[in-house]
Amino acid sequence: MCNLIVYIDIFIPTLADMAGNGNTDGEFSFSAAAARDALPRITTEKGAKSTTSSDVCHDDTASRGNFQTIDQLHSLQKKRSAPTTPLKEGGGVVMGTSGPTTPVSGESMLQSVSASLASLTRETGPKVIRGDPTSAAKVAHVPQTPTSVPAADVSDSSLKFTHVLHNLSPAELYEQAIKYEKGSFVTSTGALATLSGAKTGRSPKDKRVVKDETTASELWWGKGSPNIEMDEQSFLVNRERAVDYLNSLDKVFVNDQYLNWDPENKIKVRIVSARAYHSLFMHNMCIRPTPEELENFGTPDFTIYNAGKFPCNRFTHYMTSSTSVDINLGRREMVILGTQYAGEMKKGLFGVMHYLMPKRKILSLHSGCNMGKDGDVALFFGLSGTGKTTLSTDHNRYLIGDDEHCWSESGVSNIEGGCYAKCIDLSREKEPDIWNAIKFGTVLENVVFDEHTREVDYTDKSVTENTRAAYPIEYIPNSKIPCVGPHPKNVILLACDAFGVLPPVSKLDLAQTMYHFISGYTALVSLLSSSKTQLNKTFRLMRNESMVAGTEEGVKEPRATFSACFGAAFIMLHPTKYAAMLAEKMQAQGATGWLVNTGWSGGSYGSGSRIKLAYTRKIIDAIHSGSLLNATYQKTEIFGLEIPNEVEGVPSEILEPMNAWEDKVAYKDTLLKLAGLFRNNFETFTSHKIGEDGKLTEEILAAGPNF
Ligand SMILES: Nc1ncnc2c1ncn2[C@@H]1O[C@H](COP(=O)(O)OP(=O)(O)OP(=O)(O)O)[C@@H](O)[C@H]1O
Ligand SMILES: O=C([O-])CC(=O)C(=O)O
Ligand SMILES: [Ca+2]
Ligand SMILES: [Mn+2]
Repeated sequence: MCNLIVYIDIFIPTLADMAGNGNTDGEFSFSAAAARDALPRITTEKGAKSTTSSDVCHDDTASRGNFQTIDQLHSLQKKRSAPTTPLKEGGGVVMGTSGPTTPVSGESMLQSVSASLASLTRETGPKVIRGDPTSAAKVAHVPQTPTSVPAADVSDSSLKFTHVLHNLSPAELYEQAIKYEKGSFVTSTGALATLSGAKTGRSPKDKRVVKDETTASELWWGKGSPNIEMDEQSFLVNRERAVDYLNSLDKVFVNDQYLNWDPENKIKVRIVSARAYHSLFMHNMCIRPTPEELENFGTPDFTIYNAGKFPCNRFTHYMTSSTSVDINLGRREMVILGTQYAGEMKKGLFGVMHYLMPKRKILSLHSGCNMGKDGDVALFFGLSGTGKTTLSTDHNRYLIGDDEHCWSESGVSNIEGGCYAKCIDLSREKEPDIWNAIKFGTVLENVVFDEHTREVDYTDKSVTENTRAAYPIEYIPNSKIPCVGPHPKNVILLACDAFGVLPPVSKLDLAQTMYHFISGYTALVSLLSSSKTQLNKTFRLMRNESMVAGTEEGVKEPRATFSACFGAAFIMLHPTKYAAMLAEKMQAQGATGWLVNTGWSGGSYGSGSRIKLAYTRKIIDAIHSGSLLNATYQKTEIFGLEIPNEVEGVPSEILEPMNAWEDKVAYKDTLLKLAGLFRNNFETFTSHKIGEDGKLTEEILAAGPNF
């Protein structure tokens, strides 16, 4: 065990230095990353075709279980065991005596971390030291060097040590979590169950982006934009709050990792956080460097300060709650206050990629991606819960990634090194690969398990409906490492249409693909009524004064969501910029667009039923194999969608939605209602030109519903 102490002279940037940080000439660029020798170059398949898919994301924060206090939240997590459970209190886990080690990166890493944590307002930052504070007893014996002599106006914080737990292994992070973070448990399959706290989904209303001279003109601001402005000064206030909080702790976790498997466009990220849960989550979700890469990591391109356990100050300008997720592109930094939901880090970095990649003529996509044995690549776009992860994880195909990709001149690359699967109602039969990925190393968020056997009940939404599993991509047996592939042949737009009027599958022309990509439609409903037993169980748990009789069953209406580019929450530029790039790439590669409804059939939510996953998989198979391209088609009224007369393994009655509805009048009314919602939503885009000549704009407008 090494008890090295390093005293570091910390460079304190002045405001003048800061002004010059990355933003002087109005150009934002990250240093060119060194190529990863180990990675083969992306090969381009000439003349390959691709289709568009869509992915819809939405805010999960509303779907919160019934808890008012931390203790209530904790009591939800562990279910009472079956009566055979031994009644043993406090039979906790015995911790190993040795603290975590830091295998690589010595003094230069510590210097770099110290610089990251340096205070911007005081004379100095913390002294950093590697390893767990439990080994600090020995540290105290190390003689002080002259550099540690306090200056006259030194503050207490500059006298203390902050222990740095740098790139710990999953096993070490498990131990840290179980020992110090309430609500951390090992499940029966070896996953780490954690609680994300009061927030169980992202908080898009609390997202802020620094508006400076550069970003004012470059980014999309105003109505419909996810970028809510803040000024540099308020960012610095929040940054200092986060850094001071982190420095006040005995220890911080630091992850140094990569984004983007394309060796020419990879980004180095550093995540400083207070929780082992956050460190393990990012270990799984970002690309993990090899020990050699870590040794030569150098200065990160982007840094996250996750002080989510600590709130922001509402007296700070631009703050409207105690939660704030702040992105400063000029400083290449992100600050998180007041939410511990780990998805903020994942999706915050995705936003940064949506800014950086288009500058390099690379399209960033909220999509899943997989590849067949013959090298045919498919993209799956869609908002949250529409099936990106479920359908890109396919036993017969190579998984390139489940959520975030780049499409460059050379092909596609995954931005991440892991997957983030929804696990509500997860079943071994329907989603075997995801089921099997929930093992040692996987972070399981907000699930409920048996207090004795530690078996997870995936149907239980007592904490939240947004239960999640975060695992390294190699936990999926047929993942493609490195996660890159040739140009897409099929672009599949997924919509979970709870109105039940969109066909299970339709073939799109380029203008229609663009229309639906820009619209980014889905309609979800609460999964509450998916099973009657579950409903009763949940309501028993939720029964309190706010529970009104009659709200219990079937009254939930489907709600349409339109999210431009199937990811409006993450885009930085105007949606038409991404759409133009997609159109150009699809055209150049001859990719085919498809619209797949993974939602309701035979009626809206309440009367119809969700299309069986097995049928959707057959549809997707037929797209991949090319057989669907050769089917015979007919055009639907209003939306003008080309629907096939036959798909192998799918009952033909459901292919034309009207046939599946008993009440044809209700069908027509619902169809018109949805068409109206599409039209209203698209109005904001009618004044925007797409592409050079704007000719495509006319075609795209004409590709919407006609009534
Ligand atoms: N016909 C169907 N097609 C796809 N998914 C279905 C279908 N029927 C039910 N499901 C369920 O819908 C959910 C789809 O969620 P999934 O995790 O794939 O969403 P996602 O698009 O990856 O969202 P996010 O961006 O939030 O990660 C899964 O729980 C899946 O089991
Ligand atoms: O970010 C999240 O919490 C979940 C997600 O993948 C999405 O919403 O697209
Ligand atoms: Ca997903
Ligand atoms: Mn997503």
